[in-house]
Amino acid sequence: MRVHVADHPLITHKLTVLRDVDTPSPVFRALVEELMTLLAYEGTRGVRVEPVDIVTPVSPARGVRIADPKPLIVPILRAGLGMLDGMVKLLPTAEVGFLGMARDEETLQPTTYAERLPEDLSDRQCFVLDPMLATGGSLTAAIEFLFARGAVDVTAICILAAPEGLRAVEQALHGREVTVVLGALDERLNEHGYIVPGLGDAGDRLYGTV
Ligand SMILES: O=P(O)(O)OC[C@H]1O[C@H](OP(=O)(O)OP(=O)(O)O)[C@H](O)[C@@H]1O
Ligand SMILES: O=c1cc[nH]c(=O)[nH]1
Ligand SMILES: [Mg+2]
Repeated sequence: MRVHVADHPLITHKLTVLRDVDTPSPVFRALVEELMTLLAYEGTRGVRVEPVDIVTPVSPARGVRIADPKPLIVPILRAGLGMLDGMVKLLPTAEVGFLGMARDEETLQPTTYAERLPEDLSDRQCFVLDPMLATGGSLTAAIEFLFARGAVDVTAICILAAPEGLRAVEQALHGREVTVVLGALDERLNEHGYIVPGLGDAGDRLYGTV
């Protein structure tokens, strides 16, 4: 598993406001989208491109364009939905699939309650979006879902992760290659499975408690 922690003062600045308990929901949403554009830049370093010939006003030139089949972006509902617009801004031709997952707050086990993904992912570059990688259960389940559909090229983009969760995802992968891009790697999990210092419940802060 390749792990890349984005190291940029703008990301750290925006993360600091995001973490603040006094940051209201509208500001929180806007910050998640802004952070996502910065993390998408890091996360798409390996995006597949193909050569293309164009003509500038001065001369012919060779460039690149995003290769077919287009990348697939997979936000994990709910909280991952807050990251989608920021990602689509950088990859406007990408397709979007959805995975709905909820973690039981007692057992910390995830259940999948919704899925809308292509049947065959064997030739698709997949970008999974979830702001929080806590115990790693949800991300592991999401990656397993994509692997079961044939995916071999998976990048996960998370705003925060706990070291315990990263280790758990890596163990569950059994050597299969996945890239994880993070805004920050936090200290630990607390006894309730929350990331410390973290930012609280990302879904609730984005959309309110349901
Ligand atoms: O690493 P884990 O221990 O599995 O925890 C992380 C998961 O918890 C949160 O979702 P939640 O289940 O709260 O759903 P929500 O997005 O609807 O709030 C978060 O968005 C991740 O999906
Ligand atoms: O800290 C955490 C852990 C899981 N889910 C969240 O939204 N926050
Ligand atoms: Mg939640």
